[in-house]
Amino acid sequence: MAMEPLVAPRWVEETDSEALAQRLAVHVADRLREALAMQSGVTLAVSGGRSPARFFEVLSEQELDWERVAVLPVDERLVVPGSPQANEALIREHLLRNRASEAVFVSLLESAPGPAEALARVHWPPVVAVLGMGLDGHTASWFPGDDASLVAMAPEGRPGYVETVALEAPRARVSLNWPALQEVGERVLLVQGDDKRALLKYILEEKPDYAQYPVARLVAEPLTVFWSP
Ligand SMILES: O=C(O)[C@H](O)[C@@H](O)[C@H](O)[C@H](O)COP(=O)(O)O
Repeated sequence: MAMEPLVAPRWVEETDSEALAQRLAVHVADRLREALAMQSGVTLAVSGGRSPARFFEVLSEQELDWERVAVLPVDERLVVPGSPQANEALIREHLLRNRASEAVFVSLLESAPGPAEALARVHWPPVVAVLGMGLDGHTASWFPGDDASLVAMAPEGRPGYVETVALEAPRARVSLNWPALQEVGERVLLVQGDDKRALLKYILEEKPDYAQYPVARLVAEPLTVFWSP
């Protein structure tokens, strides 16, 4: 598979994870506020994982018109609604609190709207999408060695969610596809630790195929990386 040339990401660095969470929360709140000044409602797309919990908490305290903000999962584990394994559980616990308890959450697990209807229920495209990355190079719920993830990462296709298969349980996932993420105002990758920085450096320098390292899909396009040790 041919790779496009890589563009260098915008790199934002802090000395520790708390400072990084604060900096990203202010950045995202600013972007949402700017968009709210021009449109009646805005959408924020967020992934799961361990990294965003503190960022979510700081963001939840930011002063903005949360009633006009929709929060949409970038990806979800297909588990029963209410399961603690869901990304939704993390978002509800850490983000939909404090001031952000006024935000509208769009669940991909409940029958409505669900993945098929979700995009039509929000102001599309999202202003920002905050994504994470695993040390195997996965991002969103795009996984190396998974054919469904290849479909999700393909440049053609309608923006929407695609069911993918993770390497670890819970294996059934759903993820925004690349045509959807490409429409997002700003793609942010939140990463911590020297091992993840080394992986990003490898991807920037060696330009591996995104089938092998799905995050290469994001790195090849405008991207803001928020990193701390
Ligand atoms: O559902 C998920 O787990 C994610 O959306 C996934 O893509 C995550 O962002 C990375 O695995 C990073 O996770 P950590 O922050 O836990 O390293």
